[in-house]
Amino acid sequence: MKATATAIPEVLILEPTFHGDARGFFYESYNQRAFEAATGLRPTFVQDNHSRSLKGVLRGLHYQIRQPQGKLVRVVQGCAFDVAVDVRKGSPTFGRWVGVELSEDNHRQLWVPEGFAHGFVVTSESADFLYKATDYYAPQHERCIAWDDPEIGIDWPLQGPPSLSAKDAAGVRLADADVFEPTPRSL
Ligand SMILES: Cc1cn([C@H]2C[C@H](O)[C@@H](COP(=O)(O)OP(=O)(O)O[C@H]3O[C@@H](C)C(=O)[C@@H](O)[C@H]3O)O2)c(=O)[nH]c1=O
Repeated sequence: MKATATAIPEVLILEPTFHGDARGFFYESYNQRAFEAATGLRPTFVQDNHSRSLKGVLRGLHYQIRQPQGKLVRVVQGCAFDVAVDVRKGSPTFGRWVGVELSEDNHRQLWVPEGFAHGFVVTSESADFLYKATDYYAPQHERCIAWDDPEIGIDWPLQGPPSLSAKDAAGVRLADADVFEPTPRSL
């Protein structure tokens, strides 16, 4: 497994060792020891999620102000543009975003740490997302930032207006949002 830092150093791209042969392929989609060796991190994952979305569906930008979730995200069918936004109060990269293409072909995973808002848009006919999370879903603590907040300025690869849930259509600007307050030593 190879880890590569993005423009926000805590957000990492993970590339598992891929074994293709005449039968098809095999790879370890998660190996705690390899993840720790590549990243220096040892998250405890308590929830696995699977979502399917059609082309042009945009989900996000979501985070939990308490019970923050670190997420290890990948696409096993299709292709999507996956985004992490730093919403950690006091962070030197507060309000900045990174975006990475995740697809069934590149087998990339994105590590979205606690204190980051997460979202994606599907660029293929449909996409299946699988992701692991370090804490449980807690809707009372969930917040949603507008995908098109001009102060964040995410350059989404969209060909028209995205399909949004009612919750995501009502997302607020980061300037008006409750942000994540990290403990002093976690920044
Ligand atoms: C996120 C989540 C939703 N649900 C339920 C609530 C609701 O009835 C239904 C759909 O929920 P949502 O519309 O919030 O699903 P969705 O918009 O896919 O939410 C997800 O978006 C991406 C970007 C993330 O980063 C995830 O952590 C999560 O917030 O599933 C759970 O039971 N457990 C969960 O962990």
